Amino acid sequence: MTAHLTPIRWCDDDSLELLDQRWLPSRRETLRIDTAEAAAEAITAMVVRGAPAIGITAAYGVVLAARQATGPEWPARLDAAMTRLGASRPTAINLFWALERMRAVITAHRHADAPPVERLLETARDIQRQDLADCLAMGAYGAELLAREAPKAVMTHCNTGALATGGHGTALGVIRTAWDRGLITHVHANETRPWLQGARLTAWELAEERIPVTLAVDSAASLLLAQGKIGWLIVGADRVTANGDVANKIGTFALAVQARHFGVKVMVVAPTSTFDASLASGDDIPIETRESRELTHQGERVVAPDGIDIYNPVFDVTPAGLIDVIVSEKGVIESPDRNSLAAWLDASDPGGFA
Ligand SMILES: CSC[C@H]1O[C@H](OP(=O)(O)O)[C@H](O)[C@@H]1O
Repeated sequence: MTAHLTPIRWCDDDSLELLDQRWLPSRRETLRIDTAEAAAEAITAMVVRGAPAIGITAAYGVVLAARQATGPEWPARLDAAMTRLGASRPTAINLFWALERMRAVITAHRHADAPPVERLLETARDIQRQDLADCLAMGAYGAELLAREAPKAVMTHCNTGALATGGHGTALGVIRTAWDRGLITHVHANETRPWLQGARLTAWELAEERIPVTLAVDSAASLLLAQGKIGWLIVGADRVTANGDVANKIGTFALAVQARHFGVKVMVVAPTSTFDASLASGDDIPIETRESRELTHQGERVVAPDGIDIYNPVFDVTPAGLIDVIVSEKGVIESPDRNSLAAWLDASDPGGFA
């Protein structure tokens, strides 16, 4: 059962163990780290990835820094660690949301002789536990939408499962819950080039649980959507802006255009820790580009000419008008381009909508 698998485990020796997702599905290897620097490097290298999982890892990274910060300079050392963690990847707002949660604890204890290590650890654990609870709640909300129609196949993109969260998953969490309730018949997973989160991670999570899944190349998605057998495109998010625009894995925008063209509904599933009220629209979301080698090589095999110009953005932005519903742990918002997301969130939500 991978639903409650989590790629992140705080160990009794005060180190952090990460399931190294670079080697799945062929090898299940873990990486044990004990510094904030190593946590930042693991996020950048995609040892751990997925918006919520990135936030959880960064939170524990602050705890690792706190355990080693001594003397009156400890606040400055933790500030430096949070700056380093915040520079690990730019698009998923969950990273910055989690760091703000940790910063609030540090600020409250700033005049103490030593960092509040136990409070920081409890906050990181709470972020991890709460994400699992959020994913289970979103699974139920999303499944209720699917229950309104006869069971059909669904399509998903990238990996939004237990490997990307505190467990169960966001979009894949809706798919898991819907499958358990007999509300979907099949899952179509796009391989999601170039990092292959769909092929290597989503197909693996679903196959492990014997949820019927068919893997296809990304460019087969339009043919599948045209065939009328898919009821919903269900995806995650890395950042949702005030007007409902959504940053997600590269290819999501094209899939949403195709889905709208073929009458397939689009569901975005994201906890409110993925919402960024500070940005008016998706135009302002920083889009990560990654190294050329992700396109020019498949392992050690060279698949493109040496020295060729490479464009490798790993996210794109889907306008709110192409999204039928956004599902968060606080409920479902229909037609996000016309209905303000602000109504969902109370002012107590740091980084959320005030
Ligand atoms: C619930 S994961 C959200 C999001 O994160 C993934 O990106 P990456 O694998 O590069 O971290 C993908 O965009 C998922 O939809």
